[in-house]
Amino acid sequence: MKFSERLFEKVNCIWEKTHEHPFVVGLGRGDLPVESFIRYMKQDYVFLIDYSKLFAFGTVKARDVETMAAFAKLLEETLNGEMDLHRKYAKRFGITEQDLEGTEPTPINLAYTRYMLNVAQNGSLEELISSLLPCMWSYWEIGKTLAENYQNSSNHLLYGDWVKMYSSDEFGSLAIWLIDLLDQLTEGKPERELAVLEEHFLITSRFEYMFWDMVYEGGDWPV
Ligand SMILES: Cc1ncc(CN)c(N)n1
Repeated sequence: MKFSERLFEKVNCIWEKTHEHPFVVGLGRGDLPVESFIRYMKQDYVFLIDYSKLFAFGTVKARDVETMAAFAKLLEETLNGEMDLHRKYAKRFGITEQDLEGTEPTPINLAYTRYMLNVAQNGSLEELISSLLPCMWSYWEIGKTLAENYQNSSNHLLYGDWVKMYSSDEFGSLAIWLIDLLDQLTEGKPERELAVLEEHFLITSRFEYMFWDMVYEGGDWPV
């Protein structure tokens, strides 16, 4: 069994729960309240600022030029492709780029990005990939599922660009590249090391679920 298959099995129940989350279902049906989407978009924008730095760490930790270039491409795609989706939505809703960038991250958002940045600074390349992978892989799964389940939804249009981006072959190919790289890097590794990677993958999969919950419920600093 490939290591990525083992990881998928480990978190499948969490990811299944994500597919049923009312925020995600609302995105697909198109009936998610706009205020919830705006809260998500602002939180996600500052999330992605930190997330993109993980790819810069990937370039630093890569062991060959080809892998360095691939991480540099992921950094570029995040800053100028994925975050452009947020900027376009923000414009539609009359939110400026300064507002987006100045968003104060909620406790869950901060805990999630700090967790990954800590791994990026102190862990191996394998640990870095294991901790950032649920972010890309689970979004691709969500995108594909929504595109399939709600293709005929008449209300879908408002969030259609979101679904289109995360279900796209371009986004999927980036996720597949990372999955394959992790499979290559973990071949023949001892169980003791694999268990550490699995733990990162599990923790950040849980954070992914908590992020959806946070933007749906509006979890913010209590004082
Ligand atoms: C919280 C979160 N997780 C994942 C993704 C997809 N890169 C995202 N935009 N935001």
